[in-house]
Amino acid sequence: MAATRRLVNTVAVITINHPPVNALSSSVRHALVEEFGKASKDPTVEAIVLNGSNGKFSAGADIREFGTSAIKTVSLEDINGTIEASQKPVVAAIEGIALGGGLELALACHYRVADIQSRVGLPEVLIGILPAAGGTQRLPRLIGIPAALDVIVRGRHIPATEALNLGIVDEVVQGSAVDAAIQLAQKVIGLPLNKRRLSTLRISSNLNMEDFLDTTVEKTKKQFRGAQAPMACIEAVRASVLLPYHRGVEKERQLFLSLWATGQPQAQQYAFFSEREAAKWSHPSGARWYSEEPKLVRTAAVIGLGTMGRGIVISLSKANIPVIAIEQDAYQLEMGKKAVNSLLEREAEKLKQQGFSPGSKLASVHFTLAFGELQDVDLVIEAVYENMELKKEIFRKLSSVCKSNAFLCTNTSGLNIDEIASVTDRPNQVIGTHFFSPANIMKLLEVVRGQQTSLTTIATAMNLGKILGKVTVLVGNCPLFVGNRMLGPYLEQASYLLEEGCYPETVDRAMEEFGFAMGPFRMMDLAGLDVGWRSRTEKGLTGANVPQGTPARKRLGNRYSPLADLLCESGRFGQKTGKGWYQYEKPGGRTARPDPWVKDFLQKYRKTHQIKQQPSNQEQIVERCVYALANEGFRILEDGIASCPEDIDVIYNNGYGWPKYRGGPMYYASFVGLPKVFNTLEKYYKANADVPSMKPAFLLKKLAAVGGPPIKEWRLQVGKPVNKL
Ligand SMILES: CC(C)(COP(=O)(O)OP(=O)(O)OC[C@H]1O[C@@H](n2cnc3c(N)ncnc32)[C@H](O)[C@@H]1OP(=O)(O)O)[C@@H](O)C(=O)NCCC(=O)NCCSC(=O)CC(=O)CCCCCCCCCCCCC(=O)O
Ligand SMILES: NC(=O)C1=CN([C@@H]2O[C@H](COP(=O)(O)OP(=O)(O)OC[C@H]3O[C@@H](n4cnc5c(N)ncnc54)[C@H](O)[C@@H]3O)[C@@H](O)[C@H]2O)C=CC1
Repeated sequence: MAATRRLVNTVAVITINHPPVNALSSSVRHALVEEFGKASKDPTVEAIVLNGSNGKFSAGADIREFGTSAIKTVSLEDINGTIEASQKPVVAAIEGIALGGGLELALACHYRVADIQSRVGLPEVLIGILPAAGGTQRLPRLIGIPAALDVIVRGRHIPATEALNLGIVDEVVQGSAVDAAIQLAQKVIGLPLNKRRLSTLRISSNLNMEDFLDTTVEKTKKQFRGAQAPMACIEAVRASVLLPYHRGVEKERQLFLSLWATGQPQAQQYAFFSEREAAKWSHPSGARWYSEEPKLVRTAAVIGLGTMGRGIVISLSKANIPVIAIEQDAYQLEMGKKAVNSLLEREAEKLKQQGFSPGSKLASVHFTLAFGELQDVDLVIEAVYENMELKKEIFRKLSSVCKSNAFLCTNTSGLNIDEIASVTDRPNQVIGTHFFSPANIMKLLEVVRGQQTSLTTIATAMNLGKILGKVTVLVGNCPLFVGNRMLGPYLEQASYLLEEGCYPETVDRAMEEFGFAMGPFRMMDLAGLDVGWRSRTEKGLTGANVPQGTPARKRLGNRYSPLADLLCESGRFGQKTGKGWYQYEKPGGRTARPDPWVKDFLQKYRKTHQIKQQPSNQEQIVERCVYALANEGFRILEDGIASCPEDIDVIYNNGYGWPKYRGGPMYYASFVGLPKVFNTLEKYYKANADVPSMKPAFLLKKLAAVGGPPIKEWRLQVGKPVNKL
């Protein structure tokens, strides 16, 4: 039964019953109509309580119904209208979650009681749409325009106590929200309901409202570059100020349909389900997520408290896992300790504001120099410098001090997991846990399995990712894994574009207008140009080990751009030195300004090497960079390093600032059309045979040859994720 009804004295309790999250599917909506109809007509019923089964009110509309005929059957907004118009008081008992259509349903009720652990929100914007069951019209009438805009445009989940302060709910309780709702319902029987019907309220507007909305539009445009849903949300809220309720609802629906026509909701909903699919990992042996039990991680250690280690410690502490944090000397330990403690204080403050005692949520962190103290930890994450010899030294030590069943993880951004594992007494318990910077904020965790990594180790690392609140993707072991490996050809193209006449700001602008959070040159400046330089020097691509007589712009017969090396040789390492592809206000500064030095340097470079200037336009810049990225994604699939294109997209959406409304590089390639991507790459490669990264991948060629089937069908061509490298 999609909804059930029981009677408690004179209160009918209607319960939505659609596991796992009580999404408001067509069958639920039909059942709600039926149960409300019966309760309204039943003379023994004087009030109604609405709740959800299994401690969850509702996660909103059933997202899988969008794009199908099911969404067009009985409308949620009509149900909301019926509930609001009811002559009998209706109280929503919110447990767990009331999100999207779930909260819209609750807003149609006359009262709302929430349990203290619950969260409410209108997160539709995160899946490319807007609340379209009256939410953009009722919420502003309840809490005012600025607060409603904040809730709707950001789509965040609001803890119950904050919802109470905002006025979204009427009561927050520690015990059963259903019991409290029944009590409230009994108390309000017979009281007038007019003021409780949100659609009838007037928005207290002042003369500046239009200005305020216009300013919000400008701010939002900048913040959510290219995303249509946040803008539509603002326009719907504007309608709540300008129009009577019913016309506002019409506008809401129109905006929904226009959004749908942009294709962005489909991309974002693909991204939503791909994230959930990524958790359902598979292994070449045939094992899957449900066949392996993860081990419990009760305590953990982090080695190295630099940029990454600090964030990893915070993530563990926030997940209530006590941490031992280790550094190499007293000075580094003190620096790390100060940084971690200051981040922990910020977290504690946030928790206090949400009404929690920080002690109940943040686990302790113990700082030490002594590896001997690691003998009892369940799992260690190493985050020392990116140097194979140092990592091996650390893993040898860990192998000798940690208990035999402890898991040993490395945060390397691309070194060989098997080589690191080989120095330990337990290569089966070694795994890559590649966090992204800042590790306490970024959602992505790339889990890298080695040849010998056991299924239990994989299950434990994947489960740890979930506990830390990360979007976790399992990948195979190859140089740079998935995300960073794909960056190679992308950055290579960005560099060639400069050689051919573009400037860093032109390329960055094109990529940022495409939707990337940051263009390639701003990204390199942020990460530090020295990191790549060191790696290229170690590989003999630059520096003293380059064989005599090697042409400046060739390596091993292929095209090579030495631009980044030349910058580093001038001491320009990016933000950290105040100079890189851009200039900054000071070392460590964040505001990138085009640098006349770079312009002059590029002009001289082009002259020296007699490079014909043919600056690409925005479309060409995007095509070259993005197709190069996707092409490497196809190779990664061929090599068995990623299990499916969806995993690659999840990595790019959550770790590399790819615009979610474009689904991810593989989804985008599919959206553009694989034959087009193939032909463009083929044409480029034919003209530039010394750029092998642009040679269309075999898998792309194969899929393009059959017309570019939908992304769901690529798996058939890809096969099992067996590492073929
Ligand atoms: C709820 C969560 C916070 C739970 O998180 P967690 O516990 O971590 O579990 P998950 O793994 O995330 O989820 C478990 C399981 O549930 C699935 N799921 C979750 N939410 C939904 C959902 N809303 N619908 C369907 N399925 C859902 C999830 O995929 C998992 O299953 P699995 O994939 O099989 O493993 C978290 O899940 C979460 O945040 N969920 C999303 C919440 C959300 O975004 N809610 C908003 C939904 S949209 C909405 O409510 C819209 C409305 O406001 C009303 C719409 C009315 C529209 C009417 C317009 C009419 C126009 C018609 C024309 C349409 C165009 C056309 O078709 O042509
Ligand atoms: N910085 C980034 O954006 C990312 C880095 N990584 C990887 O994470 C790892 C760490 O990188 P960062 O934090 O950036 O480096 P970092 O240079 O900021 O920090 C490294 C820390 O390790 C400590 N350390 C060195 N030797 C040690 C030893 N013997 N014992 C204990 N501590 C020791 C150092 O004192 C330093 O504090 C590297 O493998 C890197 O490739 C991964 C993802 C992103």
